[in-house]
Amino acid sequence: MTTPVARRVNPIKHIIIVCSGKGGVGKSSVSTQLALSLHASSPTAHIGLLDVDLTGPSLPRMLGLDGHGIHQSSDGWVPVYADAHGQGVPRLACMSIGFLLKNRGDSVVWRGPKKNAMIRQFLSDVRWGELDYLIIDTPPGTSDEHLSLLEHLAPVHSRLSAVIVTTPQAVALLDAMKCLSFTRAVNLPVLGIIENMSGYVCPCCGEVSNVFSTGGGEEMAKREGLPFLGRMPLDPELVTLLDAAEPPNEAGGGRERSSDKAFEVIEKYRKTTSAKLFAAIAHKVMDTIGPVQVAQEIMIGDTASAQGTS
Ligand SMILES: Nc1ncnc2c1ncn2[C@@H]1O[C@H](COP(=O)(O)OP(=O)(O)OP(=O)(O)O)[C@@H](O)[C@H]1O
Ligand code: SF4
Repeated sequence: MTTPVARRVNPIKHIIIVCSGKGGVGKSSVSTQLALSLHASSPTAHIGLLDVDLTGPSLPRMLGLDGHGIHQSSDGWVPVYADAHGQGVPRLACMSIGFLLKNRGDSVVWRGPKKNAMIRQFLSDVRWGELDYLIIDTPPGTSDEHLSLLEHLAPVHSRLSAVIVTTPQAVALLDAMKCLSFTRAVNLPVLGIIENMSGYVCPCCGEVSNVFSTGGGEEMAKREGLPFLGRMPLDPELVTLLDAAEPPNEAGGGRERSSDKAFEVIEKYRKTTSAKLFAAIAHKVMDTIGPVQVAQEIMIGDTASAQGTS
């Protein structure tokens, strides 16, 4: 029998779960950049971006989609399109709990079962259509959200894989190892490691300098026999672009639709140093993803050992 989740995700070619062991290492910005880079480098690709960081959704802000709400059609939730105001068919769809909150500053304090129900609803009710890539941004660590995703997706989708984001520092690498051990415990294939905040882009000349330690993510990839997808420096231009949203509406007023802002993010991102560097990562992902298959059955039943890694 085809389940509601299977019906929605079967037309999706590849699902990439972006995770990290530690918070604040740039998982959401990597998810956003992966979506923007695939959108730019593959002009016919349809891309979806799903935010399951339920307690700290940041994709609407990063994509310039703050203020948008969800439209309920007779066939389910219509995602918000970041390129809706461009020419041609929109191909960059986003869904986040942020679109369901009354005000951006509202918080979500839920226990596991409610989070699980929300994730199931995202997977079964969102009208993604035929996507080439669905990129899923997750909370840090290995939490209820990760287990829910795998519980719903693994039985019905065979082209499911993960990307691990870390910074070069030892403490982040230690947590990235825990994240890797989670993926191994549940047999989730890992496409590779991205080392974020590695070096610094000079705001004057765009030169990348290694002012802090670098290379930790690459060493980890080598040691663990995983592809190293690349390193992304700290880029002030990227922060200005992705963190440029207005502060939450404290007055509790209505949700203002932010017109062409998302399209502006897409256009401006293409000109950044980060975009040029991330294009190589996106190509590696596209090259690697072809042969990725789930070698063994993903083991959700073994949640005790999986959770024990977090
Ligand atoms: N390469 C980078 N250059 C400059 N700023 C960056 C870079 N990567 C991330 N940032 C900034 O660092 C902050 C944290 O990044 P982000 O929200 O992507 O991290 P996260 O790992 O998803 O965080 P959380 O643990 O809260 O989910 C954001 O303000 C983001 O814009
Ligand atoms: S990278 Fe170049 S422009 Fe930037 S601070 Fe150094 S010397 Fe100056």
